Parts: sequence; structure tokens; C-alpha cells
Amino acid sequence: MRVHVIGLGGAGGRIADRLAAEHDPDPFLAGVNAFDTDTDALGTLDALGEERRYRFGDAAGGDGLGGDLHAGRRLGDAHASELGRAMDDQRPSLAEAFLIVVGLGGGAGAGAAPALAEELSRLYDAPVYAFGFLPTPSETEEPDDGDGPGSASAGPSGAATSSGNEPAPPTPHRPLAERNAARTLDALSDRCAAVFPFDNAAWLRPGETLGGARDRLNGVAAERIAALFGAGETPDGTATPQQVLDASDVARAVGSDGEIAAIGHATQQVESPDEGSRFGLGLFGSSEPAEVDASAAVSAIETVIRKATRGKNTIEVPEGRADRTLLVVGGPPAWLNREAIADGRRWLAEETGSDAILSGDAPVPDGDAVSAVVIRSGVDEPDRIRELRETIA
Ligand SMILES: Nc1nc2c(ncn2[C@@H]2O[C@H](COP(=O)(O)OP(=O)(O)OP(=O)(O)O)[C@@H](O)[C@H]2O)c(=O)[nH]1
Repeated sequence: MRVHVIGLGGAGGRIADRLAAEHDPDPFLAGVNAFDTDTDALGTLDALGEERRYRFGDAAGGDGLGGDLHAGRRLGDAHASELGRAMDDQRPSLAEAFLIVVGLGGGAGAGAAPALAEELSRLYDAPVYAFGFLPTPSETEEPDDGDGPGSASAGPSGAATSSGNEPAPPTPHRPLAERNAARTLDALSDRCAAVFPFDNAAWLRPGETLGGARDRLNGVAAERIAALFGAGETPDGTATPQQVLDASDVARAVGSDGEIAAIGHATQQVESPDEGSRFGLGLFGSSEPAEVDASAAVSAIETVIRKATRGKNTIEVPEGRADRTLLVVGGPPAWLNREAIADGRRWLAEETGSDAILSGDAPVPDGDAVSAVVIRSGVDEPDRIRELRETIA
């Protein structure tokens, strides 16, 4: 489906930028914008040129808000229609969905997100979804380096980033991050069709800091966003899915009441059928792709569906249970074994207890992997969300 992604604040901007870097020509990415009060943070974005970045809130003087959610809300309310207009060059009216991406523990992004969600719902019919990073517990803890509250705690000195050996950016101490996140989750649930939380802490490896791991985590987040919204959106004229997935399927699966939804995803490399047959094609002029061994296809599909379901999701799904589930299996057409997908769907119904399972396929003609994306909505409250809510109870 064609999605318009709006990254708000530091974290949101980095995801918007990453999606643009990795998927700009892909048809699913209908539009991308990054909005922040922080001029420097916007300046670090590489893939989004000036025309897709926008600094708002002169009252912040070009800085971040240091986690001040009230200031963020005020700026969001005052500037929501200006942000809506700043998207116009990206042709938001063509989008089939909007996705607001935000770090829920901050001030600028979390503050502006509810007002922007409301503004987009007012202007367009397409559903507005939110993808929000949950703060790690260590962000709110007092730094133990003796510098006192408010100082930047870089975590263990010498920590490296997940993408190289350069020093990790410090993870700012944000005493209010958990309360900001709880308030913003509530506000977004009231205004968005569905909320996809991403549990930063659950994705950290032992000893890692958020600053050090953020590139890797952002890679996972961008990949899952692309897996969900890119599913079924193949470039024109390549291959037609047997079971087409469209924006209304996703809308039905995730619902429209602001429920929490989780995104599971897995891929497995497979041999492209064309590779093995290139010699044959040249010799006999056949345009038929080579056959794929059925048992290999069945096993690849079974594996990716199970991994996408039981492997780490964007947020823990208690007992694996969900009211509604969406399954999309992708890969080279010769690997998309109908029976295996139908079996996977039955397994998923049992695993999740979902009454409603929607499924589609996403053929990738020259792909070299089979993949599955599993969206679960109407899940029981994950522990981390309960912990966050308790901070404002
Ligand atoms: N996964 C991930 N999480 C991030 C990243 N940056 C920040 N976060 C999380 O998002 C929260 C908000 O941080 P930012 O997005 O920088 O905050 P902001 O919206 O710019 O708000 P202010 O700094 O208060 O102006 C933090 O508390 C972290 O939990 C990132 O690059 N990746």
C-alpha cells in the first residue's frame, strides 16, 4: 500500500531518513517527511533533502525540548496545521495510510504526534497509524557517574556503535521518559487507528546502550515498517500476487480503535530458481523458471512463518494471542507454495487464537529469500506497556 511516513523528533527523523535511504524508489513509500524543533538533529539526516525536512516551533529557538512533553504538546497544537501544509509537496492525498514515527519518551516528537495525528485525520480519509519507540528503563535511572540528574550519561565508556568502532552517541538521561511515553501512548491510541510500539529495551543485547545500539535497532524498525507496508506493493508489471493484499486488508487486521499491534518478521535465503536454470534457458530458449523442490519450499515457508510469529516481535505478544492476525508470505513466485501457506495460516490461527486471519502473498520475481510478516492486533497488554502506564497511574 502507499504509505506516507512522517518522522517526528530525533528518533522519528532517523527512521524517516533510513526509509528514504533504503526505499526511496519503492512504490510503497508514497511520501516521507521529517519534522523536528531541533535544527542540528535535522541537519544530520542524509537521505532527506531540505524539501522533505522541516523545523517547526520557533519558540524552541532551534533546539530540542530536552524531554519537556508539555512544551512539545503546546508546540504541536500551535503548529499542527503548518506541519500538515509542510507535507503537501509529497502529495499526501495519494497516500493510502499515514505512519507517524516517534520516540515516545521525548518532548518534541511525542508532543507533536497527537496533534498531527488529529490534523491528518481531519484532512484525509486514510487511516493514521503510529510507530513509537518505548524508552529503556535505564534512560530514567539516575546516572551513576556522579554528575547528577540532567547530565548526559554515555553508559559504559568505550562502548561502540552497532555499525562500527566510532564511539557511541551518548544516551541522554531522560527522567520523564517513561511518563512521557505512557501519556503519549494514551494520546495516540485515542487519535490513531492503531499503534505499533517498538520496545527498545527488549532489543538491546547485554551490555549495550541505546546510543550504541540505535543504528541496529533503527535498521530493524525500518525493515519491519517496510515489510508491512511494502507487502503486496510490487513494482509495476513484475508479478501479480495470487492473493492480493491491499490497504483495506491491513486496516481490517489492525483495526481502527487505536489498539496495540505487533510486527513479526523473518526471512530465509533461498536459491533463486533462475540462477540454476540460466544455462538451460540460454540453450533451449525456455522462459519457464526452473522447478523448486516442493519439500524445500514447504520447509522454508513453515520456518519463516514460525520465526515471524515466535521470534522477537516489535513488542512482546503475551501468550502469542491476538484478536486479529495478518500474514504475508513473500519470495520468488516459484517458492510460494500454496499448500504450505494455507497450512501456515491454519497453524497461525491455532497459535494466536485469532478468529480473523487475513493473508496475502508478495511475489518478488528476482528475490533470493522467502519472508513472512505477521501482524497481531488486539493483543493482551504487554508487560512493558503496563509498567509504563503504572508510572502515571
Ligand atoms: N530506537 C531508537 N530509539 C531512539 C532513538 N533516538 C531516541 N530514541 C528513543 O526516543 C526517545 C525520544 O528521543 P528523541 O526522538 O531524540 O526525542 P525528541 O522527540 O527529539 O524530543 P526532545 O529531545 O525532547 O526534543 C528516547 O527517550 C529514546 O527512548 C533512535 O535513534 N532509535
